[in-house]
Amino acid sequence: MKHYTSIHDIDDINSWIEDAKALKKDPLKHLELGRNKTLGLLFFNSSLRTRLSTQKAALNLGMNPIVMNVSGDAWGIEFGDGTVMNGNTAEHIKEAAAVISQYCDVIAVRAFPTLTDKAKDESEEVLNAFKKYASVPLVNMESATGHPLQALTDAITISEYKKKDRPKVVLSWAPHIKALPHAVANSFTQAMQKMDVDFVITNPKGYNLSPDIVGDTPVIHNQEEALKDADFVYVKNWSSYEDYGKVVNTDPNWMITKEKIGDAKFMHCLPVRRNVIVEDAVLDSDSSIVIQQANNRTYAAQLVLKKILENA
Ligand SMILES: NCCC[C@H](NC(=O)CCC(=O)O)C(=O)O
Ligand SMILES: NC(=O)OP(=O)(O)O
Repeated sequence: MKHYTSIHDIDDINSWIEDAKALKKDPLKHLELGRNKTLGLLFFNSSLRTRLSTQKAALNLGMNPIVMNVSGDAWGIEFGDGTVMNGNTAEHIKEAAAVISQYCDVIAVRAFPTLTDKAKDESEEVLNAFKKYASVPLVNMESATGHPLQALTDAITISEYKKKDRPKVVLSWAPHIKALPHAVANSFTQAMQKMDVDFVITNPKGYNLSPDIVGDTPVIHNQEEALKDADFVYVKNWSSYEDYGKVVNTDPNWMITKEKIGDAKFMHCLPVRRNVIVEDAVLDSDSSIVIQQANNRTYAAQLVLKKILENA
């Protein structure tokens, strides 16, 4: 594997899950693999888990991570081809990516969508520009349309906590005051479609994810019906895809409560807004596995970096 930019870069999800569990048992086993290799982490947006767990993963492989907050700290980067750069951007991605490639053996990028320009977001302008102009492997740390490190984490976590061969997994939309990206929900959906699970999505009308992502997965607009007999409830807000980037529903009845969760496990990528997305009683109970889920971010990232280093 050269790059890890989408969940489709996983050839066999079950073998990846087993490999990640092995790394979790013995995280320092491959400390020599990354010796004298540099991982550059570039953040266009905020992060807690991705920023720390990906550095931790690199350190576990003996790599040297270097981090930059691109927005704010670096020169404004121009992505347009042939642009007359007499505006706010001082440096073109062609130079920026080529220069960073000389300092780093692997580059990891976080770049959220605009949520105003669907075509631009779906073209993955920032991620694909790094892929095109960098000369080293690229890792997606959440792009406009996908968060494959999170989805691999989620697959590992479900595998660890499942009590039956084919658990029922529900992806439930939840309310939020802001317009949020589709990336987490998209990649989670794609990961569940690759796993042996009974997977359904529940969201209000007007909130269906891209048909290209949903495919044959059932979408149920009645949350109560969808949650019936669930083993895992994966909760996430996303803005409307149809009315692109808009908040068209803030109905608090979509919040996950103790009553709704029943015997299921509660999952969320974090950060999560308490008593908006999910009530305290769920997060503060044994139903919630969000902390254990976040721990698996390290081993998902470590597996991805290991595969890239082995291929280099
Ligand atoms: N990386 C995990 C989620 C990141 C982002 N959440 C957020 O922006 C939450 C912001 C807030 O709650 O104000 C998202 O939904 O894609
Ligand atoms: N889940 C996740 O990606 O968290 P951060 O945004 O804090 O990195």
